[in-house]
Amino acid sequence: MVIIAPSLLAADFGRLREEIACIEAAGATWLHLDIMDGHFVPNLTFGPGVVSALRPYTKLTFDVHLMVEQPENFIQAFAEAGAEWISVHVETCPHLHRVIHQVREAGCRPAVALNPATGLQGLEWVLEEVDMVLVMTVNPGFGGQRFIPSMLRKIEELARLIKAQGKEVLIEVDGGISADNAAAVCRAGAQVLVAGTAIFGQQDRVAAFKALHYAASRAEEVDARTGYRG
Ligand SMILES: O=C(CO)[C@H](O)[C@H](O)COP(=O)(O)O
Repeated sequence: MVIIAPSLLAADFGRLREEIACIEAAGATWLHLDIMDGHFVPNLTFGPGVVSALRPYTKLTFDVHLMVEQPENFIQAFAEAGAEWISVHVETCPHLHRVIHQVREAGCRPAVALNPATGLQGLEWVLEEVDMVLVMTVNPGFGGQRFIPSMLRKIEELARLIKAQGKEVLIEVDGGISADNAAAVCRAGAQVLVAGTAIFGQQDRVAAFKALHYAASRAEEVDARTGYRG
């Protein structure tokens, strides 16, 4: 079952509660929250104060993506703010294994994120510790960028690695996801699709969410009929 996680980065920041209510009414179950520090990525967004202020107004699963240096300094604050999932970038964590455990000890489900230029090699020894791998399909920092097609092969390789290790690890993709490529990323092995511009950048958010969900689900129908999986 594919999960569409609308990315708040592309929402109207002056109407966050309404934006969230809208996508929840459309059928969303997850919300992706991009935390940027102006160092690891050249942009700033918001911190745990905003996450905690939104938490009482929705039942959506909060999927917090830390695009920050030294993420270990912020895990507890985002856990207390109401995050269910916390992703940390392998590029920011020399002690990745320890940071993953810190996320779990804070009561959240840990995920590791990879920039487009980062290979899968560093994952082998932490794969059994995480619940999800986030494959960035654009260079992180900004919404509205074009999907990098070579990431399809990375998703396929990751899906094979996870299968070979016999793990239950979700694959999430983030960046440039739209109804045009949703089926392709799902066929490659993605189960969680983050989408900002394709949902919050559209006039009719409900129709956009449903169109994306339909496009992704079509891939599953084709898989079920043909047995094809990446
Ligand atoms: O992590 C991100 C940027 O670093 C965003 O989640 C991502 O870019 C989603 O935006 P869009 O769907 O518009 O590409």
